[in-house]
Amino acid sequence: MTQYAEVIVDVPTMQTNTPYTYVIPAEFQEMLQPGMRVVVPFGNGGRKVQGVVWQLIDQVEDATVTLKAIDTVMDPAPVLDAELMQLADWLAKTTYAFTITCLQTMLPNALKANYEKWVTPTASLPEETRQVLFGQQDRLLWDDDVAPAVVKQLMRLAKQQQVTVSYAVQNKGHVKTVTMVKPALTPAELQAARASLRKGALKQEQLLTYLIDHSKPVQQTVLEKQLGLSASTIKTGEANGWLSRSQAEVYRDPFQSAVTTTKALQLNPDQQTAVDAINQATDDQQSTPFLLQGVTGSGKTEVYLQTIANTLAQGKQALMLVPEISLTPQIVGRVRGRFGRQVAVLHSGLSAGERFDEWRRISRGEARVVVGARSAVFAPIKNLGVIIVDEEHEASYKQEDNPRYHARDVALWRGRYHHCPVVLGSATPSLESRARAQKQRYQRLLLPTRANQQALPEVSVVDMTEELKHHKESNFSTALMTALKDRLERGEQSLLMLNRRGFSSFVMCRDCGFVLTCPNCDISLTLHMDTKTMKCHYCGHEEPIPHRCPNCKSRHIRYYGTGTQKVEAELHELLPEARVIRMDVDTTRRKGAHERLLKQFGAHQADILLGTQMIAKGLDFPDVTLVGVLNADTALGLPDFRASERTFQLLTQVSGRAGRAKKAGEVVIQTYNPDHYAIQLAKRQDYEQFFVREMHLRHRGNYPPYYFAVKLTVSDETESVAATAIHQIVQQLQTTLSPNAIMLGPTPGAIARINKRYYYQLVIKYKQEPQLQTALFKLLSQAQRKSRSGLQIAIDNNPMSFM
Ligand SMILES: Nc1ncnc2c1ncn2[C@@H]1O[C@H](COP(=O)(O)OP(=O)(O)OP(=O)(O)O)[C@@H](O)[C@H]1O
Ligand SMILES: [Zn+2]
Ligand SMILES: [Zn+2]
Repeated sequence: MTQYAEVIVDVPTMQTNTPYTYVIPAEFQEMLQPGMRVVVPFGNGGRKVQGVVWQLIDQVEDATVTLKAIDTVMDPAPVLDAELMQLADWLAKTTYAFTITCLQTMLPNALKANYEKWVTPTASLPEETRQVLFGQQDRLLWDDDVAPAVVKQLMRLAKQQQVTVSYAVQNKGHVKTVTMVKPALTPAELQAARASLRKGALKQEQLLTYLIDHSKPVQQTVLEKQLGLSASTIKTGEANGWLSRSQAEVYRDPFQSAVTTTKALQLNPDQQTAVDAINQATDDQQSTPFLLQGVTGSGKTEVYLQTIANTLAQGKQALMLVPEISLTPQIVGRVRGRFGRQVAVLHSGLSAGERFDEWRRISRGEARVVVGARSAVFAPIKNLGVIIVDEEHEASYKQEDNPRYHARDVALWRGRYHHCPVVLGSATPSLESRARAQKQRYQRLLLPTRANQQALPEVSVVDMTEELKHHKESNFSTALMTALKDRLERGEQSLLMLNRRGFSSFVMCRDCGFVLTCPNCDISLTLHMDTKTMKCHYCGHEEPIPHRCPNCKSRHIRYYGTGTQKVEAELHELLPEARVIRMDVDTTRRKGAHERLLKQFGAHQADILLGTQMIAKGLDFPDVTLVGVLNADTALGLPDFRASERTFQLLTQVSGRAGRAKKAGEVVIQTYNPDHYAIQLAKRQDYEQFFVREMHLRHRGNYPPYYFAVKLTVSDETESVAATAIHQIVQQLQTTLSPNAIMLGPTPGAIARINKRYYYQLVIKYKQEPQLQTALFKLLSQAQRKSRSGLQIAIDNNPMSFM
């Protein structure tokens, strides 16, 4: 008899990765399983906290200690299965996060804070029990106040499927329901009612006739439409006892827009080789990681789709990760076009309710293909046959908050757990992945040419320093303008990208040089024309655009930096006949806006799509024959060891949008660093050469992938407290680390003050430091004890940048 449960508790101020042991009350002993959430008393006050059952145990080491008992159980069945529990453990250890944080990251929001849990009887529930439990109600709220004996009963009934449990976000009408209508009398009784109607009660007569002929429940709105009835006629019917109404749960469909059904394409030989290798691994249950390195437009998506089809044919499920899915509606459309309703989509644009619906469809095995952004890597899939990470080099796969995990690493972990292949796909793989393929840790699959044998686009580089010597300041070089005009005449389309990284619009006084900065952070405020405000991107501070300099009262204020709006304005001036769609954070804030703009562009409602990085990836428009990059190098100057890699990837990706169908493509890259190797090699679209070159530099500078890195950040409202803390950490680590470890810093953070807190950081580069993990966990728990004073510490393992 298991009598004890180890519970990971959720206590924000006193986090620990060690589970606490609780006594399982008799009524829960048969039911309780790991992965269920429970409410337990915690600390001396016996305050109620939530927790997750980690493990059931038969004995405790010290039987003399009196243990507290679990108060109540929150779930009829585990919300996390054994795999995800094991994954949380691994995640906590490798990302220096708390296990509870990892567990919570895996759950949909609907299962977190503000939700309600409702129990509904099913048809198989005996009438007697229904009466006792539900009385006149058609559902029951299951909260922490329900008596343990009843909880026990509910759990048993749920297991036998005599009741169903659903979760609802409070006040958000979470589980979507529709009203159903069905006859409450026999056809004979209804006929009698019809006979006794007063003359002229036509609507009621119609309703009765319908009820006589249809015994099955029908959705009220459908019935109203079909018979042309009003809601009040149906109400009357209910009041007369002819019919009964009930609520039925429906799934929301976040993708109402129709998708075109597609069939598998005839693969070219390179695609076939790739598909064969991956399918073989699925069939043999081999957890081989593949690096699918295929140039832009080489048909990687078709490879993914056919390996997914094979997985489904094997009776298994598939997971496909894409970067920030709401940004790539085209990809989602292609997967749904092939697999239809079997596809579940998880991304940040969904409401909590939509997301929860999809999560349940996956968990019940109703959805067999899961497509989603970063956090979809935790989808509760039971039987994985293949995992795909599209655009595996994308930085958005790394979460910048606790737990600071990389979805690619989690995907590889799950591949090992499920014994299934993981496919990392990209035209420009991350250096890490390409290096692992070099060492044979990943199997490399190559798609060296475009699927339709079309050549990669011709790229020219324009030196903007030279350009500005010859004519007045403009965002457009002569070469780019000529190319744009040419496309307009030919009725072809163009993409224009403005690189926003490491770059923002700000205002400066021409007379005294004053720059408007955030009162809370050490950073200048960004100009937003749509709201006519200056905003801080770090703390959210917002104020009106100044018309006079706050410093010298001059009216000569200059608006610096080229925002997309400014470029759009110049474009209208230079090419008044061109129809332009602008795509940036401002125009895509509303739900569905992104998809709508792309659809408009795809339908030729515009000649030019002008946007930020969000237009660089994944788009496949056949009539785009020109890509212009307005400023290739704004990110090159950043003190970031990945600056060149990011620039190369971005330029190669965006260039790849040109000439994907029958017509040849052309690319114009404007830059102030025409000779930089990242730009020159992007011009040649020579990834392999870039890899060799960049690896050499990384080797010389002791950077990843040659070295591992971990970044520590401390912050406090008092600058000296943060500074003292980081110096103490350095001293403490110096005694633990070997002389081979390299410490960068401590230095103030790249932005030294954010939201009134001062930041200091330290980066450790190392090859082998067996003591490091323990030392860092020790730092964390020390900081935990001090956290009451406000000092915070964050540890980022394998950080994306050192800034
Ligand atoms: N075997 C094939 N036969 C004919 N057309 C194909 C084949 N495979 C892919 N295509 C077509 O080639 C185009 C490019 O394919 P896809 O978008 O999958 O490339 P990709 O490798 O994902 O590119 P990117 O990395 O640039 O996003 C698509 O329009 C696709 O329909
Ligand atoms: Zn701020
Ligand atoms: Zn001034």
